[in-house]
Amino acid sequence: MRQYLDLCQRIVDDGVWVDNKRTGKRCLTVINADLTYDVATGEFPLVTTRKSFWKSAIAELLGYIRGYDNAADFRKIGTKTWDANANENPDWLANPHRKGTDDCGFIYGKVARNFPKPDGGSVDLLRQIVDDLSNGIDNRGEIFTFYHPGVFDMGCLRPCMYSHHFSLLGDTLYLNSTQRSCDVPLGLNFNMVQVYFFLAIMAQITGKKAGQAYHKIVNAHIYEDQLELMRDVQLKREPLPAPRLIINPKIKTLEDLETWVTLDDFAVEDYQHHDAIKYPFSV
Ligand SMILES: Nc1nc(=O)c2c([nH]1)NC[C@@H]1CN(c3ccc(C(=O)N[C@@H](CCC(=O)O)C(=O)O)cc3)CN21
Ligand SMILES: O=c1ccn([C@H]2C[C@H](O)[C@@H](COP(=O)(O)O)O2)c(=O)[nH]1
Repeated sequence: MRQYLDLCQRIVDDGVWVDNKRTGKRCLTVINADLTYDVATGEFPLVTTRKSFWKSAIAELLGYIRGYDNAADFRKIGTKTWDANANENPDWLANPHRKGTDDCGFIYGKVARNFPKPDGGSVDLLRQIVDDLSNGIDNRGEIFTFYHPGVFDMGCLRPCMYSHHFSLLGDTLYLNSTQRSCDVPLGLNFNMVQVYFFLAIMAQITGKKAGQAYHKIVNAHIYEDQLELMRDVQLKREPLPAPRLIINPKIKTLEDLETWVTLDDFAVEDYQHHDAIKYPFSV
């Protein structure tokens, strides 16, 4: 939690104003931040200086694991986070690749679970990684990547957290996640939960111990209409002790995640937090 608040404070103190064309807003921006989550000791990086909607974050990652490309599917598993990008971005609404209401096109898991090959066909990156890790193999390239510039014009948004690289040392699993662009008041609340959760659940389904997750952020920003709430409200609050994430131990395979798992299979224990803050969202 401290590392999150330190990054917020650093943006407020040292950030540089950058114009953003798509949203028409300015962002106070810093370049490069490195966050670490100790999944081994179970210190869940949930923001406590406001209420964080962690279930939405897990639902979003579950949707990426399943390869979803439709905001209605994301809503069904418990998150509305793709509604605005699927249905309110004028460029995407005018894009001939959009298949209709709620279509997100080629985003995240839709790309990575069907990664197109130049000679036709596709590769399921996650299936390969789960199989390797389950067999104790780390080929030094166990990379679940959503980044495919060839399909950027066929989706409503380029991936932000675009790469998850898993590594094994003995029977301990590590994760390095990379994010190119980060809305620190809104998106990062979710992204920290997702990086922690991804390592915890991958360790569980591959039969490994979870180690540390390392989260690299390149462009970290606060939109101009979020700054006052961050500087004058959230940063004035004292952080509270970290809660714990509980995952149903019956989840044992990738197929379990793809088929029967719901948000009822996850719980957060001892979540103490300050009041919710409603930050403006930019499409
Ligand atoms: N500008 C922007 N920021 C983002 O963080 C973001 C995007 N766009 N587009 C794609 C996804 C969608 N994400 C989102 C979308 C909405 C919330 C949001 O409204 N969060 C509220 C309420 C959450 C809830 O009720 O479930 C929050 O207070 O955290 C957060 C992340 C993260 N990503
Ligand atoms: O997981 C996510 C997804 C998105 N974001 C934020 C980062 C930016 O503010 C926007 C995306 O805009 P780009 O112009 O494509 O960079 O969404 C996030 O923080 N986390």
